[in-house]
Amino acid sequence: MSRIHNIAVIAGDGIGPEVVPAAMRCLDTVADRHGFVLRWTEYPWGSAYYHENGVMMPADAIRTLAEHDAIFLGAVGDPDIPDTVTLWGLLIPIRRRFNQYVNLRPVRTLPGVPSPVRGAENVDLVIVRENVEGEYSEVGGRLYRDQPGEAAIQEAIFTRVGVTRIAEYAAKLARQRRKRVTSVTKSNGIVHTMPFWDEVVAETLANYPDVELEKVLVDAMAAKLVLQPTAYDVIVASNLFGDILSDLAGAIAGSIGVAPSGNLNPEREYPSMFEPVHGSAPDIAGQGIANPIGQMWAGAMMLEHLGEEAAAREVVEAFEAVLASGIRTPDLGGTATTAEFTEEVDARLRALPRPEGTR
Ligand SMILES: NC(=O)C1=CN([C@@H]2O[C@H](COP(=O)(O)OP(=O)(O)OC[C@H]3O[C@@H](n4cnc5c(N)ncnc54)[C@H](O)[C@@H]3O)[C@@H](O)[C@H]2O)C=CC1
Ligand SMILES: CC(=O)C(=O)O
Ligand SMILES: [K+]
Ligand SMILES: [Mn+2]
Repeated sequence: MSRIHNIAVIAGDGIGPEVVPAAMRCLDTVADRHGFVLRWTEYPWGSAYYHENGVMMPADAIRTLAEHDAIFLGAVGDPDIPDTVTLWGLLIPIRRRFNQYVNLRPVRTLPGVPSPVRGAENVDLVIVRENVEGEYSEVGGRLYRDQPGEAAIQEAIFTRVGVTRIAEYAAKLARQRRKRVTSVTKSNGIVHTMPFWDEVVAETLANYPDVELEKVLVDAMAAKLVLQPTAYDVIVASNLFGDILSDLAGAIAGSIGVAPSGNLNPEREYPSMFEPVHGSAPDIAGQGIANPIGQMWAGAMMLEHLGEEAAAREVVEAFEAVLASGIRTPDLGGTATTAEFTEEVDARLRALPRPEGTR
């Protein structure tokens, strides 16, 4: 009997339905090679579903998703629907209901991909973004709507539990890497929450004396990441700062189209969700030119999470080999379409010798 992993697929909007099937194809190839089955169940949720049903996903969606071992997401976001509806109707509720409090976002220089930044040849860092609280909060509101005195209030919520567990995750990850954690803060301007973040991070890291902790203000961090991206190992940041810095770091590696992410529930009480860092990219949707690497790499992270490390490694090595051969999508300066790039990756995977112990 083969091992079976039950995966919920939400391709979503824009380029999601272009890059998700591309990644699924390569993941199926490695699954077959390694003698396991990815049992995909595709859910047609997102903006098209919203246009028909007035909701991004049905009321029992969370219960449905809970039955799966993992969730494979493309992106949500539609120029005709407010982002508050699309993101808060699908992406953010999934992250929160499944307590996916870690958003893990590795960034590495890829073979043959020039960085737009000089001296960025050996970038290898991971952003550990807090994913369920912080600045992305429902607490707040609008006053005096459409009146001259109109006002908006938005609260940021930081809890001791929330900051402690993200700092712990970062420290443990750093132990497996270069033993450095950079905590991104803004405690000079944000007077309550960020000093609290600093305190709790420092207290937590005190339990990891072998891990070096550095604290950097987010404005300086934006500049340092551009000037010296190779200096960083594990970067831990709040929801907002981690979101911004991960697009920046992705671009330093060549394109945000290559950046993957895992929305992790480390306790495995609920399914984790894997998606590229990028959004639905409406400016290029429908052209067949989206870079599928972010989605493929997110798929490799999902395989790793499911215990299929050897298969995960093969996916990453395959797209790296294709990049090294000079084939790239337009965001990386190439001319390959999504389909052409995917075909090359899949062909490489098919050409690999059978792993030992499989037929
Ligand atoms: N997790 C998610 O589902 C996310 C959803 N969004 C949503 O996506 C929509 C578009 O957001 P934007 O701010 O434009 O960000 P975006 O990430 O969709 O696109 C930013 C730029 O990067 C390019 N790009 C992104 N992915 C690419 C790929 N795979 N290959 C080549 N080029 C790529 C786009 O063409 C665009 O020029 C919005 O509705 C936003 O709210 C944004 C980020 C994450
Ligand atoms: C929503 C968004 O931009 C992100 O999760 O990265
Ligand atoms: K995404
Ligand atoms: Mn983002």
